[in-house]
Amino acid sequence: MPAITAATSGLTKVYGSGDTQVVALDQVSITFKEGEFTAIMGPSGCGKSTLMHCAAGLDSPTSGSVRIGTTELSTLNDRRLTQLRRDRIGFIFQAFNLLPTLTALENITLPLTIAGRRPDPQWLERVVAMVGLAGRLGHRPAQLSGGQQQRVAVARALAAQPAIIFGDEPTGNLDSRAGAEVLGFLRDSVRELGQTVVMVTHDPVAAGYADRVVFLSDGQLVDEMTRPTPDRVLDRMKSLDTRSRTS
Ligand SMILES: Nc1ncnc2c1ncn2[C@@H]1O[C@H](COP(=O)(O)OP(=O)(O)OP(=O)(O)O)[C@@H](O)[C@H]1O
Repeated sequence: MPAITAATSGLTKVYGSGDTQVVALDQVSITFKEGEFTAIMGPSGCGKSTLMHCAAGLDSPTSGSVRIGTTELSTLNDRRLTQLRRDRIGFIFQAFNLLPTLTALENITLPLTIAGRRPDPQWLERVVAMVGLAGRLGHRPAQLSGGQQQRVAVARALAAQPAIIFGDEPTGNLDSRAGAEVLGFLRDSVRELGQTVVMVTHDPVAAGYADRVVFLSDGQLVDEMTRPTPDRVLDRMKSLDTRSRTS
């Protein structure tokens, strides 16, 4: 049985109060297993980003629990939480978030540099080769295409050998070819490196790269699909859209 890399239990997030109160997540319990690629999908506003942010320790739940490995996040003070995010979690966002003055290689190793850690040269070489950046490590972000910049962000997320990588619409700013490449690299990182990946996406094609898709609707986990195909994901999304419009 693969180990559980991250899990939420009864995770609830309420924004605001009184008339403006929004229940963004309502008792969400989910596990992410080691070496598994999960896509989170659901209609706009259903709570996907909130789930990712709470699971990754970027936002705190109103109630319920989140753990990464065996660490319960609510037991950590801010400093330890920052440390845990830095050491155990990789992030990939829709905006590439690279530092313009640094080269590709410096961007990739920046989180390690900040943590005062030396990159493992063999691992770094493997990651750089996997995302096909070996010839471009000296380039600055402005000299790279959007797809190449996102590959730098993928390599940066992988560089510290994190327990888990969270992606929030990682292909949202890319054309379909560059998006397919980045998704292929995420897939490879799961298959070849045993990485655990969780990705929020709107795109059934992107979700088709995952091992499983979990569906949220109105802040609740409503369905799950293993070995997804874009067609099956699209069908399920259509029924969720109808459901949320008629509820
Ligand atoms: N900081 C906030 N303050 C108040 N409400 C918020 C806040 N962040 C999110 N919400 C609300 O919580 C709900 C869930 O938002 P969330 O961004 O998680 O949804 P999503 O599924 O990621 O949406 P999308 O697909 O449109 O990006 C929405 O109703 C949103 O308006």
